[in-house]
This record gives sequence, C-alpha cells and structure tokens, in this order.
Amino acid sequence: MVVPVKRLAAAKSRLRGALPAVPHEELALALAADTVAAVRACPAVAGVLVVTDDARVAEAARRAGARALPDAPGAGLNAAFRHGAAAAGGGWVAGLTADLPALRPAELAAALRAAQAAPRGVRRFVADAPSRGTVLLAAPPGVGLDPRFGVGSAAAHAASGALALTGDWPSLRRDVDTADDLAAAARLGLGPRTAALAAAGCAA
Ligand SMILES: Nc1nc2c(ncn2[C@@H]2O[C@H](COP(=O)(O)OP(=O)(O)OP(=O)(O)O)[C@@H](O)[C@H]2O)c(=O)[nH]1
Ligand SMILES: C=C(OP(=O)(O)O)C(=O)O
Repeated sequence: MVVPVKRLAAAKSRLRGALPAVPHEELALALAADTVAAVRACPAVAGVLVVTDDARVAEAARRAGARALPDAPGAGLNAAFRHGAAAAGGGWVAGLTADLPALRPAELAAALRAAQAAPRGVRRFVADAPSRGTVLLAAPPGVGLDPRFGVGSAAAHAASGALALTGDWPSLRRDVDTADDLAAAARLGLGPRTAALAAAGCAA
C-alpha cells in the first residue's frame, strides 16, 4: 500500500486553523499517523510504503512499521504514487491518501476484498464522500497503478478505465481537507493522535 505525504509545512493548507490551539504541522502529522496506523492494522495489507520528504513523517511511518521512501522525483502527488508503486514489487498495488484519520481497518479490508473481486485486469478506485475525489486506487498484478489524483480525480479515474467501488465504507471515504471535513471525521470517530489534538485544541 502506497501512502504519500507532503511535507508538513505545506500539507493540508485548507485545514490550517481548524484547531486554533494546535500547531498546523502537528495536526497534519496526526492525520497521516492515524491513517498509517489504520493501514498497518489491516491484515489484508502486506506492507506500507510512505512516500515523503518530511523527516517527522518518515520517522512516524517507520515507528508504525511502514517503510519510508523519499518523495522522488519531487513532481507532485501522482509522481509520488508512481514512485511508491514501482518500489512495491509484484502483486496487487494500491494507493491511499494520507488524510483519513477516521479510517477503520475493517472498512479498508472490505474495500480491498471488493477490489480483488472480478472483473480481472481492471483498476478499481474508491471515491471520497462527496464522490469528487479519490481515496483509494488499486491495480491488479501486471497492471500499472496509473494514478490520476487531484481535483476531480473520481471522474479522471473512471475515464481512465478504473472501476468505481460502491461499498458503504464511510471511514474510508471520509478524507479531511477542511474544518468541516474534520468535524465529519470526528463524528465517525477519529484515530487516537488526531482525537487527542481535537480534544486539546477546541474539538472539531
Ligand atoms: N509525497 C507527496 N504527497 C503528496 C503530494 N501532494 C499531496 N500529497 C498527499 O496526498 C494526499 C492528498 O492530497 P490533498 O488532499 O490535496 O492534500 P494536501 O495537498 O496536503 O492539501 P491542500 O494543501 O489543502 O491541497 C495527502 O495525504 C497529501 O499529503 C506530493 O507532492 N508528494
Ligand atoms: C488529491 C485528492 O484529494 P483532494 O481532492 O481531497 O485534495 C483527490 O481526491 O484526488
């Protein structure tokens, strides 16, 4: 599983100030750390590759049992996904955004099971809650990940031939870009690092 994370100083800019008493980088780190912890807790995931140039994120990833890779070639999110996928080796490869602090391992496992069901040879994706973005993209063995993340990525992934998975996985679909998203994630139940910050810094 490839999980790219921007440098904390630049990450999650739309979320800046969502918890006024909490330094922004701490919040951005907590989102990523809770996401990676949930992925690590999912038995269906063989290994986690965190693609980042941020030393704190890399250290947190390694402590959680993930591998950290540099953000090569430094050409944005899709290049980071491609870099991680190339390092992942054979078998199924999936990419996940790192802003899913409510993610439940059982929902990720269910989505990965659905991804691995027929038809063969086709990439699958899970759209975010508003159905505009993408939270998960999975490619079967021998098929490139071909990530199209960014604004309007759900439509871009569908247009590229990927199949939308339609399961009811609210914690997987709940990416956090804004203060409202953080409040929605809090209603689902935040992971421990983000929850602690939310409790300390005026709950979302
Ligand atoms: N390694 C890496 N990860 C990235 C890059 N751009 C975005 N990401 C990660 O991709 C995921 C989804 O990206 P966005 O939701 O747009 O997050 P963001 O760019 O941090 O947020 P905004 O500044 O609000 O746009 C997040 O986990 C980001 O950390 C990049 O250039 N390199
Ligand atoms: C990068 C993405 O995230 P967001 O649209 O949430 O920034 C995406 O959905 O492809």
